[in-house]
Amino acid sequence: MSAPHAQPALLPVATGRQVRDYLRTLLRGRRLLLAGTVAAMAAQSALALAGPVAIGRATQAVVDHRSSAALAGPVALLAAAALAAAATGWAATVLLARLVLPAIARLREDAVTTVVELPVDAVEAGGTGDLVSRVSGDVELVSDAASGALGSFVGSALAIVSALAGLAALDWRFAVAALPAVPIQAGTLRWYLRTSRPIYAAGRIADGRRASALLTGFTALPTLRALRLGASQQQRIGAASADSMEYEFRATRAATRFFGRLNLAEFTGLGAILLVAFLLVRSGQADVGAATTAALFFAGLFDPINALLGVFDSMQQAGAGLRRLVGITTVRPAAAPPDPDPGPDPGRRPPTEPSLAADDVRFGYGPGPDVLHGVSLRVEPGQRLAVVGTTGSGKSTLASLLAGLREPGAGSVTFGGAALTALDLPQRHIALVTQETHVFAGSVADNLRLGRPGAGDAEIRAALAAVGATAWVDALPDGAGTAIGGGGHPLTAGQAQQLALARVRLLDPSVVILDEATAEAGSDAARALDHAAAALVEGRSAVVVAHRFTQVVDADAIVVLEQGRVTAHGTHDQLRSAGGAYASLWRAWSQGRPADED
Ligand SMILES: Nc1ncnc2c1ncn2[C@@H]1O[C@H](COP(=O)(O)OP(=O)(O)OP(=O)(O)O)[C@@H](O)[C@H]1O
Repeated sequence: MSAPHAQPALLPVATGRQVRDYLRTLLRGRRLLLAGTVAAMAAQSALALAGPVAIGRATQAVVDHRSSAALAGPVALLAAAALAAAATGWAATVLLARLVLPAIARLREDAVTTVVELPVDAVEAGGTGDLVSRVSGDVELVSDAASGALGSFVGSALAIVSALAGLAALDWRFAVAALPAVPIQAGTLRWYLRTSRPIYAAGRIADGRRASALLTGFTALPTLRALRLGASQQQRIGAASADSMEYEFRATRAATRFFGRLNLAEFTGLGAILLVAFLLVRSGQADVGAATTAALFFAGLFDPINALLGVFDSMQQAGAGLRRLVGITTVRPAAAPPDPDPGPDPGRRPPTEPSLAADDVRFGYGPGPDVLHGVSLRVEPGQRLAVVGTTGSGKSTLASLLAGLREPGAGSVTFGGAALTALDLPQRHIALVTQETHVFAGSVADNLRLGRPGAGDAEIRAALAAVGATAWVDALPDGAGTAIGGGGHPLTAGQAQQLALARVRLLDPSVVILDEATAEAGSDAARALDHAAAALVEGRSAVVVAHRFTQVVDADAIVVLEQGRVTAHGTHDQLRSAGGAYASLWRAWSQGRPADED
């Protein structure tokens, strides 16, 4: 057994009540469909009783030595019941699909929408693997159960009720004879639920941890290799896998014992029914036909009981999955299933005065120490604010808070007076460009249209021209139609940055935050990107985080960040003549800069 590893605080799991509330919202306005589905399934179960009744009557006819004409009635009953059962079965399947499939689609949409809107901190705290296992594995579990096991579960439950009612209708003593099986079945079920529920819930959590460990292994591969840490990560993955496997073994062991105990219940119940039937027939209180029907009714319970309890596995796993999925939506209550008519909500109105402000903002990553200690600043409409500071002073952290990607631990970030967290989709107003630009699989134009879906060719060309990318895009095999990203035509870091800037230009936010967007590039490319960034910033409010002073000197205002605190604020000339950290940074940069840099 390996040493225990610190485990991330996973995303929350919803309570039973939260899941019920969510399901109620999903089924809102579909009550009639629900009732119709249950009615069709109940009719199908009742019709299944016709088989044992017809066989009982046929048996009695043989016992009574009646002519073969006496079989006509039971045969007609069988045929009519089979036709009616087929019709109700078809109706039940169609209605169930109409009820369940849109609900599953909505669940998937809600899960994805919520995930897209989750604060970065919540995702980081829980581990990306946990999130991936929820939106893939758990969604699959719930979808599969809803489209398969759920129908089987409800159908079997109704079949059991019908068979028990049929037994009682034949002779109450048959129903009484079946009773000894019930406590064994009930006890078995209770034991199974008590034993397996925590196993499944813990098993899904262990799956999430395994996915987290695997994902960390993949994403951190270069670092792990560079530091020769592969073996310890492998050990971590091995421990997580062993944990997850152990839960599978425990679940299988519980299921095997469960079915063994059920066989005992079947043996006991059928034995008692046959004994009662024998006594009733011998004393002339029941005929052989009724006894046959009773035995068949009881034997007819085996399949639905096994099916019901068999799908309990999937239903329980789906229940655990559903609680984890609904749990995601509880991270940010505003992202819960939206009300069809939310009505006016003063807290979520778009801001009237678009100035971006941080007020006494404190922030730390997870349980670690604060990296921002009471930062306050204000970006007036149309103003360009530059943020400078040494490595690790908190510039990128501040940028992500100003963009609404992270939430301050204390203090507030507001846009037009409204807290960013209360705004609906702040990205429409505020866009962040970092040096980590992702090239999406698709054409150059597709990559740009993410900023403005439906943008025409002329708009795409204008955006490319504005960031100085026309020449190299035209030189690609299919121009803006060339496939890039995910195995497509390779791009340099500078080209990917240019596309990111062009995309944001199409998005046309009121505030743009540039976080060292040009730092990665070589000197020629850096100059091109500086121009592209300047074009993007033109006419809107901007926060520019940069080490390159070409982006700083003509800013309207500059803040200097040192160890998470704003230590100076002013224009380039003011800060330069004031000495201090800014003057040293300026001196260091101007002495080291290339001769042709302006
Ligand atoms: N995801 C993270 N988890 C934990 N700590 C982090 C994380 N990102 C940054 N930090 C820490 O927060 C502090 C501020 O980092 P930040 O990246 O904001 O500084 P920066 O001024 O942008 O640095 P640089 O110029 O090198 O990009 C540093 O001590 C850094 O180690």
